[in-house]
Amino acid sequence: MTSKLILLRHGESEWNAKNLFTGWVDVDINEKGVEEAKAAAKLLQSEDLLPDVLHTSLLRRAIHTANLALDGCDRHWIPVKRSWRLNERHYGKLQGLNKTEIRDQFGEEQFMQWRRSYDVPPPPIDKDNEFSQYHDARYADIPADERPLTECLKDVVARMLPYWEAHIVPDLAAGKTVLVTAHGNSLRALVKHLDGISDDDIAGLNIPTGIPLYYELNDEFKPVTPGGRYLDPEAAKASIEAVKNQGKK
Ligand SMILES: O=C(O)[C@H](O)COP(=O)(O)O
Repeated sequence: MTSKLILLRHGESEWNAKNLFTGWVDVDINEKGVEEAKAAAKLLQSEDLLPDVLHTSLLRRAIHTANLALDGCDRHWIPVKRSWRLNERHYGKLQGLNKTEIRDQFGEEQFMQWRRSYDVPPPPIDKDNEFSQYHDARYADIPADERPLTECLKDVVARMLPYWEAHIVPDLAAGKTVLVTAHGNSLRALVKHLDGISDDDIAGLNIPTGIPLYYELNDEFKPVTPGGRYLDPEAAKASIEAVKNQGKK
């Protein structure tokens, strides 16, 4: 038996367009992101990949994208489960700062180490910084000493996988088509797990905004086709290149 998993990064956000590190800052998608989400609905409809259940993060750019994508293929009524464990990676002190300015200030090597290394997090954000979520009510259930103030991708894998095993895999095992609408780095963490990508090689993987990535999974919930398949490969290729080059002048 195989199962159907669709991964969808939120459409372009207001801060993606401004080239700002976002992380857990709760910005919305912009007009382009809205159009990307509506286009994702058409792609799902055209391939008859109609989700039976939705999993999202606690951030509005993912929630808004999911609502538009599902509304556009008349699946707005399906059950939804939300978790901080699908949130974007927490970018620590870099949240709210300009990617190009950070690259200029600290140099290419440090910029890329903070952005794409597996196990080196940016400096932690101060709990009372305007771009900190430490006191945000939606994270009240996370024990205070476990509430992230910064994360590396290794941290994201560690907090995302328990959710994958406990909440997403059971839906797949029940034969449901699952839509996971999340973020560039929480999806990089999940793709790393699915495709068995090494800690070094994951640095070269980037996820485009708003383009569904479809995986057919075997009965061990591993991809039948490594890497899955973007429902709009050409658009995905262009968007991936743009994500890769963020911060460059
Ligand atoms: O949180 C952010 O800044 C972006 O959504 C992801 O940024 P990155 O592609 O630079 O990790």
